[in-house]
Amino acid sequence: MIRLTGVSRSFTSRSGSTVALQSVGLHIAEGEFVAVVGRSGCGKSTLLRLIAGLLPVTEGEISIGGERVTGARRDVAMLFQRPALLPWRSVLDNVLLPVEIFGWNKTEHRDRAYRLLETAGLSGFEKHRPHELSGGMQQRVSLCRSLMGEPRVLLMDEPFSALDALTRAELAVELQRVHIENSATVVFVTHSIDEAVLLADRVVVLTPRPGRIRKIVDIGIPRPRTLGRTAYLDEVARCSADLHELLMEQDMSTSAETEGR
Ligand SMILES: Nc1ncnc2c1ncn2[C@@H]1O[C@H](COP(=O)(O)OP(=O)(O)OP(=O)(O)O)[C@@H](O)[C@H]1O
Repeated sequence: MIRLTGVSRSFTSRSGSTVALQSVGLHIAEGEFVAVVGRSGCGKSTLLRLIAGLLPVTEGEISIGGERVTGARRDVAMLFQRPALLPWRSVLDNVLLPVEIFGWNKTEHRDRAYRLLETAGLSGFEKHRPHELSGGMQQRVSLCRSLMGEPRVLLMDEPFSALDALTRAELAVELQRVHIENSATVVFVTHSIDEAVLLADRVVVLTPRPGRIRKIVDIGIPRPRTLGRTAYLDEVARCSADLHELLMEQDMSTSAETEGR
């Protein structure tokens, strides 16, 4: 579904050149949920922006469904850390925004918008303005908007990081349901190892500067998964511990390198 072959991306500015990602090769199957973790600045957001076609690769190639990515696509939706809703529009009109932008059939999509808002637990809030909603509710509106076009690929850049722990856990459970119902392929960037273990089929661990794939960890825990007490508490703890160790190892080698300079 999504294939990255030898992908590198550098940034050049007056202060010099930064290799954000180097020789990244990755294949993500249709319907798969992949989380990307790594230290701050290791290239996670860059990776998502490259897949979204918002940024060109410096080297290598990215394809989605066999087609080379050369720019933004209608079947790929991206969700950012902040909800980015238009404050003067109602919740419903925010969700319907892509319908206007892309000139889709309004009647058909209006029903879909109502259904999505209902699934997200937002029935009764359709006429509200964004500021009348909590941060978690706003992010759910944003999720509904990104699902309007029934994307085949959903790219999420730390979408829950501005929220409190309980709302985060609640939205993560909801996202699993949306993922199963829509069978979209999801790439999810997070700083939270627990969130990655809760949501992902596989977790990609990136090394810092330059960002390379350190390891890909399979999470074989049956779904739906929840945080807290579950029948798979041991597996969840083991996967989280493995990932923690991998990230700590990275830190140790990075500081050793720095000290050696
Ligand atoms: N537009 C840009 N211009 C110059 N350098 C950039 C640009 N975007 C990213 N970088 C650099 O590329 C590297 C990777 O950045 P990126 O934002 O992808 O990291 P990240 O893993 O998402 O970080 P964080 O976890 O802190 O959000 C960093 O060193 C950053 O300084």
